[in-house]
Amino acid sequence: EPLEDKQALLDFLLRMPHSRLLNWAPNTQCCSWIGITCNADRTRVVALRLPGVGLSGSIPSNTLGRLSALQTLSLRKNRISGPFPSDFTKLGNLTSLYLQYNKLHGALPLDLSVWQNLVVLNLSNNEFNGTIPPSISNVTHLTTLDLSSNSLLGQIPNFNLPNLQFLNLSNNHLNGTLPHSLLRYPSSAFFGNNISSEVSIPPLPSPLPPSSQSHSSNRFSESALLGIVLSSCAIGFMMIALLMLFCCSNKERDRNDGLKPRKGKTTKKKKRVPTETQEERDGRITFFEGSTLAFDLEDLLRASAEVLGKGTFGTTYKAALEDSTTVVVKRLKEVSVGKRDFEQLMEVVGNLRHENVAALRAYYYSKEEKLMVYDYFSRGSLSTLLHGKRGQNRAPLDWETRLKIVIGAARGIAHIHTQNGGKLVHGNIKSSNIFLNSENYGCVSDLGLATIVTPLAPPIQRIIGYRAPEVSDPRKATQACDVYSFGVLVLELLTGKTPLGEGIHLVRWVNSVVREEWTAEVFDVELLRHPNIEEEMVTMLQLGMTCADRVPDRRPKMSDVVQMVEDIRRGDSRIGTGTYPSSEVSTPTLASLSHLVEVGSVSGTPQ
Ligand SMILES: Nc1ncnc2c1ncn2[C@@H]1O[C@H](COP(=O)(O)OP(=O)(O)OP(=O)(O)O)[C@@H](O)[C@H]1O
Repeated sequence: EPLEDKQALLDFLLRMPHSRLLNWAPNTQCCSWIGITCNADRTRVVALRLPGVGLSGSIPSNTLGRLSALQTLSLRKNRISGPFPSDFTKLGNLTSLYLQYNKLHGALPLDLSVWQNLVVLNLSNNEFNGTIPPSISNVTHLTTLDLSSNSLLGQIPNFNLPNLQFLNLSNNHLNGTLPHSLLRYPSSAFFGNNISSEVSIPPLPSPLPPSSQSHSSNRFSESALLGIVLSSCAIGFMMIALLMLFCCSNKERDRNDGLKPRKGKTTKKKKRVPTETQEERDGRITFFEGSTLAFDLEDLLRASAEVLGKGTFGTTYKAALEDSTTVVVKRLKEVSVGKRDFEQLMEVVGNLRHENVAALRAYYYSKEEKLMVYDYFSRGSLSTLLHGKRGQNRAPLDWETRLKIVIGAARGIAHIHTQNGGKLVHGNIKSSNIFLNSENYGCVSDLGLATIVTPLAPPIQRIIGYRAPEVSDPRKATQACDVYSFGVLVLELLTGKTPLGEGIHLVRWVNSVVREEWTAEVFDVELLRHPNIEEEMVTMLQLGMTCADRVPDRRPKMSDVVQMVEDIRRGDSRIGTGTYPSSEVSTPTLASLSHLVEVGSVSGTPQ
């Protein structure tokens, strides 16, 4: 690992107060620290991104300036104060510098040409004063320059940056006339300054050949009249255009402020309050320990997103962040509890760490938005793996894989049931909420939401599929309900049938097939290809049916279920020997299952 860079980072953090807990421990690899990206051979740190982590005070000298290979530096939305860190001018490889929304003041560095590779420079929403250094014209690769909402003074230098696509100098104290080279940018880029609107209009071409102009006369010649009419039209058009741009810029500002409640419409520059406001606190994402992600709401909102699906509680997106990490963002609707209860649940869920439970990395709560952020599982959910298009794109799930999924899911749910004083309920166990962890064991996601979110009017199948028959209000689901849903999941894995469709009630269907002694017909044809797994499959079927018992008290506890599935794995099929009321069989066979239904230990009656 890059030891010198690591030391520079540690020196920086040691002297820089911050509010978010960062995992920068000296005895760990710095390339896996929050906000750090190394190059491919892990010899240098190339990106440092710590937006919105509550950094305060000035950047200590001789720290970040030592990261000479740094290409991206993003410290936006902190409370960094002091003058522009002169060390940053040593970072000659920088391509992107984001320092917006801090409290930096004083002059901008005089010689900006040190950043020959800089593509993005965003210093907006600070307290910089002084003039815009003319050396900006040497930063020829710039595509984005945002110096808006500072206190910059003087005339805008006449810079002509060929690649510059986005320019924002609005809300400063700039004055003078707009240089010619900048006429191509919209007027919103200069709004809120004292820049003369007298843009120099290029001279109109003479409507007549020069010879006729020499004719002096007391009255207006035809050509002079034509000239006056054309010039008036041009000025008229220009004024209308300026007016429209002015309106657009206001609209744009309204849109940009959209997520923050506006406190009255004003065209005056908003002065930043020195202490942290409620608005700033509201705008912050809460990260949980162990998360190596570093982003803020702005990042999330501008990340390119793809809808993964609309679920019971809202819409789920896959979002690609600036640093090329991919996260999953769940946008909740209709949260039926207040901020405090919501945060309390997030704390329980976010601090739960188990290899079979998908980690909640971060959440965001405001009046308008409630977001939850998870890692992205690129292989998709169990639902996709099992029911995705059967054909060339879908590899059949063999018995080994299915067994590991059941074991993982059982362990995950059992662990959830030990949390919050043994009271935590998942509330929404189903195959679209089960993923595969790095070891290919099942990993449970989406826990706890059922208890705080009012479901979006769900299609009827969603209700009947996994939900225990005793549940009428999902917010009152119990751990026994999770056991029932787990049972349905097991039956789904064995049959390859989705409990949500095909016009069948999976539990009833399995019971009826078993009762009719057609048990072999129950199993997914993909499984029947594998030799010597019949006994394990039958034991598993028995387990699924026991968990999906109509009577809650007859369902086993999740900790017992773990024991049973692990026994199946070990080839030790002892279902029925536990303390829960189940079957009397010790070596299950297909025929023995029908006996099970007949003696009534598993409900074969409609539920
Ligand atoms: N972390 C993730 N990684 C990859 N895909 C995900 C992730 N979380 C959810 N998905 C997928 O996104 C889709 C929508 O998920 P969402 O949880 O919103 O709805 P659902 O699982 O269909 O229903 P419910 O809201 O009842 O859980 C589902 O196909 C789900 O499998």
